[in-house]
Amino acid sequence: MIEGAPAGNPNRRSRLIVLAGPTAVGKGTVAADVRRTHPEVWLSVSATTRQPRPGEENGIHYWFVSDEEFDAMIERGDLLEWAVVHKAARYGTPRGPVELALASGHPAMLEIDLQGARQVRETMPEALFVFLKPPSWEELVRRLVGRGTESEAERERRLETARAELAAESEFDVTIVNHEVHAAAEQLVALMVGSDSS
Ligand SMILES: Nc1ncnc2c1ncn2[C@@H]1O[C@H](COP(=O)(O)OP(=O)(O)OP(=O)(O)O)[C@@H](O)[C@H]1O
Ligand SMILES: Nc1nc2c(ncn2[C@@H]2O[C@H](COP(=O)(O)O)[C@@H](O)[C@H]2O)c(=O)[nH]1
Repeated sequence: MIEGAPAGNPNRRSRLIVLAGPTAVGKGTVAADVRRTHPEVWLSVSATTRQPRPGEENGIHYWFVSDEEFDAMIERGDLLEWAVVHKAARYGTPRGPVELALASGHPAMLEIDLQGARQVRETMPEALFVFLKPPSWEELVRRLVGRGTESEAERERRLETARAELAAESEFDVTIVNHEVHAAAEQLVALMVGSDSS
Protein backbone atom coordinates (compact mmCIF):
# COMPACT_ATOMS: atom_id res chain seq x y z
CA MET A 1 0.00 0.00 0.00
CA ILE A 2 1.01 3.58 -0.51
CA GLU A 3 1.61 4.90 2.97
CA GLY A 4 2.46 8.50 2.25
CA ALA A 5 0.93 11.14 0.06
CA PRO A 6 2.74 13.91 -1.75
CA ALA A 7 3.02 16.82 0.66
CA GLY A 8 0.52 19.55 -0.15
CA ASN A 9 -1.05 17.79 -3.11
CA PRO A 10 -2.21 14.20 -2.66
CA ASN A 11 -2.67 13.79 -6.43
CA ARG A 12 0.70 15.08 -7.49
CA ARG A 13 2.40 13.09 -10.22
CA SER A 14 5.55 13.74 -12.15
CA ARG A 15 7.26 12.76 -15.38
CA LEU A 16 10.44 12.19 -13.35
CA ILE A 17 10.39 9.70 -10.46
CA VAL A 18 13.32 9.31 -8.11
CA LEU A 19 13.19 5.93 -6.37
CA ALA A 20 15.31 5.38 -3.28
CA GLY A 21 15.27 3.10 -0.26
CA PRO A 22 17.57 0.90 1.79
CA THR A 23 19.77 -1.83 0.38
CA ALA A 24 17.95 -5.00 -0.68
CA VAL A 25 14.48 -3.52 -0.23
CA GLY A 26 13.88 -4.46 -3.87
CA LYS A 27 14.48 -1.25 -5.84
CA GLY A 28 16.21 -3.06 -8.70
CA THR A 29 13.63 -5.86 -8.74
CA VAL A 30 10.74 -3.41 -8.79
CA ALA A 31 12.48 -1.33 -11.48
CA ALA A 32 12.94 -4.50 -13.58
CA ASP A 33 9.22 -5.22 -13.26
CA VAL A 34 8.46 -1.67 -14.46
CA ARG A 35 10.85 -2.20 -17.40
CA ARG A 36 9.12 -5.46 -18.33
CA THR A 37 5.53 -4.30 -17.99
CA HIS A 38 5.81 -0.62 -18.93
CA PRO A 39 8.31 -0.22 -21.79
CA GLU A 40 7.15 3.37 -22.20
CA VAL A 41 8.95 4.22 -18.94
CA TRP A 42 12.58 5.16 -19.46
CA LEU A 43 14.96 3.91 -16.74
CA SER A 44 18.26 5.62 -16.15
CA VAL A 45 21.41 3.45 -16.29
CA SER A 46 23.87 4.65 -13.66
CA ALA A 47 27.64 4.68 -13.90
CA THR A 48 29.48 2.90 -11.12
CA THR A 49 33.01 2.06 -10.10
CA ARG A 50 31.95 -1.19 -8.41
CA GLN A 51 32.66 -4.54 -10.02
CA PRO A 52 29.83 -6.26 -11.93
CA ARG A 53 28.00 -9.06 -10.11
CA PRO A 54 27.53 -12.35 -11.97
CA GLY A 55 24.92 -11.78 -14.67
CA GLU A 56 25.16 -7.99 -14.67
CA GLU A 57 25.72 -6.47 -18.11
CA ASN A 58 27.46 -3.25 -19.01
CA GLY A 59 24.98 -0.69 -20.31
CA ILE A 60 21.98 -2.61 -18.99
CA HIS A 61 22.39 -2.84 -15.24
CA TYR A 62 25.12 -0.21 -14.97
CA TRP A 63 27.88 1.44 -16.93
CA PHE A 64 30.85 -0.16 -15.20
CA VAL A 65 33.67 2.39 -15.31
CA SER A 66 37.13 2.81 -13.82
CA ASP A 67 37.93 5.41 -11.15
CA GLU A 68 39.65 7.48 -13.84
CA GLU A 69 36.61 7.37 -16.12
CA PHE A 70 34.35 8.35 -13.22
CA ASP A 71 36.64 11.29 -12.37
CA ALA A 72 36.44 12.43 -15.99
CA MET A 73 32.63 12.24 -15.96
CA ILE A 74 32.56 14.44 -12.87
CA GLU A 75 34.98 16.93 -14.37
CA ARG A 76 33.03 17.22 -17.60
CA GLY A 77 29.81 17.83 -15.63
CA ASP A 78 28.32 14.67 -17.17
CA LEU A 79 26.66 13.55 -13.94
CA LEU A 80 23.36 14.88 -12.66
CA GLU A 81 24.33 13.58 -9.22
CA TRP A 82 26.84 11.17 -7.77
CA ALA A 83 27.80 9.70 -4.41
CA VAL A 84 30.02 7.22 -2.63
CA VAL A 85 27.54 4.55 -1.54
CA HIS A 86 28.02 2.10 1.35
CA LYS A 87 31.54 3.51 1.77
CA ALA A 88 32.48 1.23 -1.09
CA ALA A 89 32.11 2.58 -4.62
CA ARG A 90 30.96 5.63 -6.56
CA TYR A 91 27.66 5.72 -8.39
CA GLY A 92 26.27 8.51 -10.58
CA THR A 93 23.44 9.37 -12.96
CA PRO A 94 24.53 10.38 -16.48
CA ARG A 95 22.82 13.73 -17.08
CA GLY A 96 22.41 13.69 -20.89
CA PRO A 97 20.16 10.63 -21.20
CA VAL A 98 17.83 11.93 -18.45
CA GLU A 99 17.47 15.27 -20.20
CA LEU A 100 16.86 13.55 -23.54
CA ALA A 101 14.20 11.23 -22.10
CA LEU A 102 12.36 14.10 -20.45
CA ALA A 103 12.63 16.30 -23.57
CA SER A 104 11.14 13.51 -25.66
CA GLY A 105 8.16 13.28 -23.31
CA HIS A 106 8.90 9.90 -21.73
CA PRO A 107 8.21 9.24 -18.07
CA ALA A 108 11.60 8.62 -16.52
CA MET A 109 12.87 6.96 -13.37
CA LEU A 110 16.13 7.14 -11.45
CA GLU A 111 16.93 4.41 -8.92
CA ILE A 112 19.53 5.99 -6.66
CA ASP A 113 20.61 6.29 -3.03
CA LEU A 114 19.54 8.87 -0.46
CA GLN A 115 22.53 11.16 -1.02
CA GLY A 116 21.80 11.24 -4.74
CA ALA A 117 18.10 11.85 -4.16
CA ARG A 118 18.96 14.85 -2.00
CA GLN A 119 21.11 16.26 -4.82
CA VAL A 120 18.37 15.79 -7.41
CA ARG A 121 15.90 17.47 -5.01
CA GLU A 122 18.11 20.58 -5.28
CA THR A 123 18.39 20.63 -9.07
CA MET A 124 15.07 19.08 -10.16
CA PRO A 125 12.53 19.85 -7.44
CA GLU A 126 9.71 19.06 -9.88
CA ALA A 127 10.60 15.35 -9.61
CA LEU A 128 8.54 13.09 -7.37
CA PHE A 129 10.62 11.41 -4.65
CA VAL A 130 9.47 7.90 -3.76
CA PHE A 131 10.76 5.89 -0.82
CA LEU A 132 10.60 2.12 -1.14
CA LYS A 133 10.26 0.57 2.30
CA PRO A 134 10.55 -3.05 3.47
CA PRO A 135 7.65 -4.70 5.31
CA SER A 136 9.99 -5.02 8.32
CA TRP A 137 13.66 -4.81 9.29
CA GLU A 138 13.80 -8.61 9.58
CA GLU A 139 12.49 -9.00 6.03
CA LEU A 140 15.08 -6.51 4.76
CA VAL A 141 17.88 -8.56 6.33
CA ARG A 142 16.33 -11.74 4.90
CA ARG A 143 16.33 -10.22 1.41
CA LEU A 144 19.92 -9.02 1.70
CA VAL A 145 21.17 -12.37 2.95
CA GLY A 146 18.98 -14.25 0.47
CA ARG A 147 20.37 -12.29 -2.48
CA GLY A 148 23.74 -13.73 -1.60
CA THR A 149 25.81 -11.21 -3.51
CA GLU A 150 27.71 -9.58 -0.64
CA SER A 151 30.22 -10.79 1.91
CA GLU A 152 29.31 -10.66 5.60
CA ALA A 153 31.42 -7.50 6.02
CA GLU A 154 29.75 -5.80 3.05
CA ARG A 155 26.30 -6.79 4.36
CA GLU A 156 27.13 -5.18 7.71
CA ARG A 157 28.19 -1.96 5.94
CA ARG A 158 25.01 -1.95 3.86
CA LEU A 159 22.80 -2.50 6.90
CA GLU A 160 24.50 0.37 8.70
CA THR A 161 23.62 2.65 5.76
CA ALA A 162 20.12 1.16 5.68
CA ARG A 163 19.38 2.33 9.24
CA ALA A 164 20.22 5.93 8.27
CA GLU A 165 18.20 5.64 5.05
CA LEU A 166 15.12 4.33 6.85
CA ALA A 167 15.31 7.31 9.19
CA ALA A 168 15.07 9.65 6.18
CA GLU A 169 11.70 8.37 4.94
CA SER A 170 9.94 11.64 5.84
CA GLU A 171 12.08 13.53 3.29
CA PHE A 172 10.23 11.73 0.50
CA ASP A 173 6.95 12.65 -1.16
CA VAL A 174 5.52 9.13 -1.15
CA THR A 175 6.32 5.83 0.57
CA ILE A 176 5.57 2.49 -1.09
CA VAL A 177 5.94 -0.67 1.00
CA ASN A 178 7.44 -3.47 -1.11
CA HIS A 179 5.31 -6.39 0.06
CA GLU A 180 4.96 -7.80 -3.45
CA VAL A 181 7.05 -6.79 -6.44
CA HIS A 182 4.45 -6.29 -9.15
CA ALA A 183 2.04 -4.49 -6.84
CA ALA A 184 4.82 -2.09 -5.79
CA ALA A 185 5.77 -1.55 -9.46
CA GLU A 186 2.18 -0.71 -10.37
CA GLN A 187 1.93 1.77 -7.49
CA LEU A 188 5.08 3.41 -8.77
CA VAL A 189 3.88 3.64 -12.36
CA ALA A 190 0.60 5.15 -11.19
CA LEU A 191 2.60 8.14 -9.93
CA MET A 192 4.09 8.84 -13.37
CA VAL A 193 2.74 11.30 -15.85
CA GLY A 194 2.74 9.87 -19.37
CA SER A 195 2.78 6.18 -18.45
CA ASP A 196 0.06 3.87 -19.80
CA SER A 197 -1.72 4.01 -16.49
CA SER A 198 -1.68 7.81 -16.16
N1 LIG B 1 8.60 -7.97 -2.68
C1 LIG B 1 9.59 -8.85 -2.52
N2 LIG B 1 9.36 -9.99 -1.84
C2 LIG B 1 10.37 -10.88 -1.65
N3 LIG B 1 11.64 -10.72 -2.12
C3 LIG B 1 11.90 -9.59 -2.79
C4 LIG B 1 10.90 -8.60 -3.03
N4 LIG B 1 11.48 -7.58 -3.73
C5 LIG B 1 12.77 -7.93 -3.92
N5 LIG B 1 13.03 -9.13 -3.36
C6 LIG B 1 14.32 -9.84 -3.33
O1 LIG B 1 15.16 -9.11 -2.46
C7 LIG B 1 16.51 -9.14 -2.91
C8 LIG B 1 17.02 -7.72 -3.05
O2 LIG B 1 16.37 -7.08 -4.13
P1 LIG B 1 17.11 -5.99 -5.03
O3 LIG B 1 18.46 -6.49 -5.40
O4 LIG B 1 16.16 -5.62 -6.08
O5 LIG B 1 17.26 -4.81 -3.97
P2 LIG B 1 17.83 -3.34 -4.14
O6 LIG B 1 16.97 -2.45 -3.32
O7 LIG B 1 17.98 -3.01 -5.58
O8 LIG B 1 19.22 -3.51 -3.45
P3 LIG B 1 20.57 -2.61 -3.51
O9 LIG B 1 20.22 -1.23 -3.11
O10 LIG B 1 21.45 -3.30 -2.50
O11 LIG B 1 21.09 -2.70 -4.91
C9 LIG B 1 16.51 -9.91 -4.22
O12 LIG B 1 16.92 -11.23 -3.97
C10 LIG B 1 15.04 -9.88 -4.67
O13 LIG B 1 14.69 -11.00 -5.43
N1 LIG C 1 23.60 8.25 -5.80
C1 LIG C 1 23.44 7.20 -6.62
N2 LIG C 1 23.17 6.00 -6.12
C2 LIG C 1 23.01 4.98 -6.97
C3 LIG C 1 23.07 5.14 -8.35
N3 LIG C 1 22.87 3.94 -8.94
C4 LIG C 1 22.65 3.07 -7.96
N4 LIG C 1 22.73 3.68 -6.76
C5 LIG C 1 22.53 3.10 -5.45
O1 LIG C 1 23.65 2.38 -5.03
C6 LIG C 1 23.27 1.42 -4.07
C7 LIG C 1 24.01 0.13 -4.25
O2 LIG C 1 23.68 -0.46 -5.46
P1 LIG C 1 24.23 -1.91 -5.83
O3 LIG C 1 23.80 -2.13 -7.26
O4 LIG C 1 25.71 -1.91 -5.64
O5 LIG C 1 23.56 -2.87 -4.87
C8 LIG C 1 21.73 1.30 -4.19
O6 LIG C 1 21.19 1.97 -3.08
C9 LIG C 1 21.43 2.06 -5.43
O7 LIG C 1 20.17 2.67 -5.39
C10 LIG C 1 23.35 6.44 -8.85
O8 LIG C 1 23.43 6.68 -10.06
N5 LIG C 1 23.51 7.41 -7.96
